[in-house]
Amino acid sequence: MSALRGSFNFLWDITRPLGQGATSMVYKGRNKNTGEEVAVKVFTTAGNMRPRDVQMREYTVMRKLNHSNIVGLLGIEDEQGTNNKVIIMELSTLGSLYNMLEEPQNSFGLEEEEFLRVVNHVVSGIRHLRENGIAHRDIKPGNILRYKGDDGRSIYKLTDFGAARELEEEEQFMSLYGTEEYLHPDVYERAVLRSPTRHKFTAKVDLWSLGVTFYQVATGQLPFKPFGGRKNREKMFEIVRKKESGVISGVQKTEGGEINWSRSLPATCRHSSGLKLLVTPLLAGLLETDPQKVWSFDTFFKEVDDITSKVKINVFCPQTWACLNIYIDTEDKLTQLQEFIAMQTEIPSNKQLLIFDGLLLQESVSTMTPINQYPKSISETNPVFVFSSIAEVGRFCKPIVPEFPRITLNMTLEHDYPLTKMCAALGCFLHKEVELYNTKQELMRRAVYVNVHELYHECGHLVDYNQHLERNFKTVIFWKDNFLKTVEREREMLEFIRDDSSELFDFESKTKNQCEKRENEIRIMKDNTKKTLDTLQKEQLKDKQLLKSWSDDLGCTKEDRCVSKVGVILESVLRIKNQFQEDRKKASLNFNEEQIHKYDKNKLAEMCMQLRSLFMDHCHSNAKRQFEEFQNWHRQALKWRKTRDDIEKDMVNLFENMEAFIGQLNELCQQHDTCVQKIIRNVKEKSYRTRGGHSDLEGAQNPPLDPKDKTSGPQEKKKHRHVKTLIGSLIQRMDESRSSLYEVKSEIDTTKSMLESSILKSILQR
Ligand SMILES: Nc1ncnc2c1ncn2[C@@H]1O[C@H](COP(=O)(O)OP(=O)(O)OP(=O)(O)O)[C@@H](O)[C@H]1O
Repeated sequence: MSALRGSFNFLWDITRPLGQGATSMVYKGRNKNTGEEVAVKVFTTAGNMRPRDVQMREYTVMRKLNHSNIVGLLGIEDEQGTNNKVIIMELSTLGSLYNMLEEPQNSFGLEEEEFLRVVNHVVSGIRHLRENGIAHRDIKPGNILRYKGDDGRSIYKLTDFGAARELEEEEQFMSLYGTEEYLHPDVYERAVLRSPTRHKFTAKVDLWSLGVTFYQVATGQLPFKPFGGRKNREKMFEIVRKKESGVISGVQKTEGGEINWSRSLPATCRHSSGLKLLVTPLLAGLLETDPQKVWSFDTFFKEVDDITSKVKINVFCPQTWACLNIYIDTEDKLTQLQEFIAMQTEIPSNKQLLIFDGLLLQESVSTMTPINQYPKSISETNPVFVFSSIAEVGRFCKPIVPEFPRITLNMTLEHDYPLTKMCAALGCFLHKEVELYNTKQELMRRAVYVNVHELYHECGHLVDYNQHLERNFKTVIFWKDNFLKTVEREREMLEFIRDDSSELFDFESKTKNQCEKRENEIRIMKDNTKKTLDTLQKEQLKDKQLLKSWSDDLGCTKEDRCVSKVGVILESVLRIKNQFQEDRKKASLNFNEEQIHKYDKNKLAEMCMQLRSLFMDHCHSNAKRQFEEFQNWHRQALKWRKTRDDIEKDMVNLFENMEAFIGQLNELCQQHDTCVQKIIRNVKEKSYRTRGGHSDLEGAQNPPLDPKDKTSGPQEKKKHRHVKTLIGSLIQRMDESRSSLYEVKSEIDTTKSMLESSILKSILQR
């Protein structure tokens, strides 16, 4: 009989099925007219024996649906020769999610990004089903197919609508469909245990199946497992029935043993703690059986939208040796980001130092920048680094690596394959772990550089502030000197025209004393600050001591090629696994095959040991040493940061003291002005009185004197003229020295505002 079968428009080859279900075989086929590759679902006798309305339902449902996350229907045709209906669908060359989970690299679940893609796509498909009032009733990884998108990323689509029917959310049904492990407890009780129950079911049973599916995609394991598996049905029912709200898995590890309940995902699930925080409540909500607490589809869609709309910010914390993925709302700001970091690192927000691209994160974003406007260059390899200002934060934890199975040499072809499969799964797990260890060790090196870079950058700021402060100080002192000179000069001048100058003398000596005292205090502060700054500048900016005290040779290096080494061993493990899969299909092995099988098994045991040793004795111990050295190094870094902060505080203090000095000088200037004005007024009055009512000062300001003035004799006139000239030049010189004082003052104001803005900016960023 030919291997080619056909319908009006399609041909298919029945020798190599793509898959097999309870009611059908699915083959790869082609459109006779266009050559397009398709999948052809051909029903087996069991499938064709189903009532006609049940058979028709699959076609009706598929015809109704049209969505990028639902396998597209290309036609329903009659098979030539048998006239049986066949369903022609979009072909998936990548298989189902079930096939994916069977691959050793996915034995502990899909990677974070892929997992989220599955959730996103499957939920979009389910939403389309709900919009069309359809319940799937057989959701499981085997019914989710994988396609390759134009951009190379996977697209997941729901398939197999053999159990699907039109059903509103609360509408009830009695018929039994589905696959044991994914059945809602009520359906399980009726379908598997065949207990007569009064329960009727609604479309919401799909939510439970989704919960089981998502748990399996995240961990590679089914959530509810009785000892002995599928056949231990009573126990399985007990587990799903007894499960409390919030519990997401229940496993019985030994015969008749206790059930291990868990409210969290297992440690072998490689997702970040950030994602686990979101996924755990989602699973708990889906796996809810209490009718009062069961979610509606709307709640479920809302919860998923909430997760999938979040932005991921990659953060690396060297002190806890953790790569964090912070999932955060797009409109959230820095404060929320810091709270999430605090939750996952136990470093309180006010103790966090966030550095990105070698500078404070706050230099790239403001506190009000929404997360979706954060630099797009933040990634796994270029994360935000978080350091704590407290030295002791985390310990280096023992890795969670499942033990390799014990390999014994007695020959059972039946058991050897699952054994190698487990070894391959663990090998893949270790491969990923070694990759992660290498990435983290590289990030530790980067952490040192970004920390130092940021510190040196900050020290550079201090050097700038210091220059401003020095300039400011000089100007203030210049002003002070000028002021004191003015005071002295004016006192001398006024002494000349006035006999009693004790008031001015007292003012001058008081001012001198106050100014000198203040100047000395500020100078000492300034010199001390400068001294510490010079040490910081010399030891760090010049000699780069902190940088030199770190060695990049710590930890696994590129030359060690750890990832490649594990990869090479893993290749051999996978080859043996494939060989054992072939051996298992044979009834028995011939002598040579048996020898090779034995040799491979020995080799497998050896390779498992090598893998473990490479990881534990090399990567793990290297990473641990590097981590410990980092902690020591970081203590040094914190010391220098403290020195920097202290200098900054001193500078702010110095700045405030200079401010106070300027204030004091202003005050003294005013006092002096008042005093001088008072004396001049007295002199004027005295002179006025002596000249019978005419002020000399007025004359000095508005020369010349009236030559026709006959009120005084020539001697008198000569004296008056002399006094007038003197007072005139005195006022002019006083004005000159004041205007130079004002120039100095305005320079002080400029430097002051420059200083204020730079110091304030730096303090605010902290
Ligand atoms: N469009 C497709 N492209 C590639 N492979 C497919 C396609 N549709 C189905 N398959 C493969 O065929 C298998 C069986 O298909 P399907 O689940 O539709 O059959 P079924 O008889 O309804 O199975 P079930 O036992 O789940 O009721 C799938 O698990 C998958 O591996």
